[in-house]
Amino acid sequence: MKVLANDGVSQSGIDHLESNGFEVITTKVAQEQLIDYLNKHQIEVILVRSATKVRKDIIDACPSLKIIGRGGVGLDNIDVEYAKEKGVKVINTPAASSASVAELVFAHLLSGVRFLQNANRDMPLEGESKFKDLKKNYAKGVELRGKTIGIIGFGRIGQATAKIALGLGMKVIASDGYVDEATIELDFFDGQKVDFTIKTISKEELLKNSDFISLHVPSQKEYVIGKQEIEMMKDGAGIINAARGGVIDEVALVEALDKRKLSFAGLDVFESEPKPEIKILMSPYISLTPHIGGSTNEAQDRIGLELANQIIEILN
Ligand SMILES: O=C(O)[C@H](O)COP(=O)(O)O
Repeated sequence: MKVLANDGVSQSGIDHLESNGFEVITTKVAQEQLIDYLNKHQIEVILVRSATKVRKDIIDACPSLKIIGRGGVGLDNIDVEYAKEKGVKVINTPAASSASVAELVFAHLLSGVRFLQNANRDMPLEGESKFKDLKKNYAKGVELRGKTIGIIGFGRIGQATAKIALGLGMKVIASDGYVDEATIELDFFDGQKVDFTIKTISKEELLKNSDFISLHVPSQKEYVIGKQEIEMMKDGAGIINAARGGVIDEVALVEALDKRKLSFAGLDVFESEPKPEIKILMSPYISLTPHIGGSTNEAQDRIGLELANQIIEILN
């Protein structure tokens, strides 16, 4: 059986599939050539991340396709319902990358409160006075400890974010249309465990009371954070989006940053992905990464193995 991993897959996943008799092809096929390639090579399983789109046209035109595997969480690049109607199984790995995404949230958060995104770039080669100026420019950092983080979307990644926040001594509040409460288990190096139960509150209450906000919601039609929501936020708050581009209104965000209503933003995803708008790229108040929340060796290893296990189970 042939598997095309069009956006790549970990070696652990390849090894597991191959040792179970699958042929794994890791050639990157351009979107517009996919139908021809899948048919020519009689591919039964296509594995993708967020780059390759598997829409109706591919599902209709490729009768050999039995499984569409998404290495990661978001299924917005796949016509899931249509695939199901046509008897094509869609699988993903909803838990494998939670810790990695949550850690990236804190990379952005720490960058925001200590100005790393600019300080790195501004470090002078020499000149004592330039160092002094820089020290002054970046002198007003703030600690995360004791501050309140508001987590919008309290599923797996939101809860993984809460876990790190609690470890740092932050207060955690959360809102979610579907989750009433969640128990976060903190495990310590000596085997001790402490449970924290967090009850969700309304989005409005969260917006008003958070020093920092982190978004963990799927892609949706309306902005989760628009002009109105930004108005409700505390003056000087920071915001992180490692969820999906389009959940924050970027025009309203840049305006709020320029007016210093908000102090910083950390964005791993953009409305105009893969390329952020120029106003986002140029803002000194935004820390940027190119959609790499799930891109750690550990997460990708787990993803590859989990996909391989699911494929083997379904097709055997
Ligand atoms: O939905 C996801 O899992 C993340 O957005 C990761 O996307 P990626 O696999 O393209 O990095």
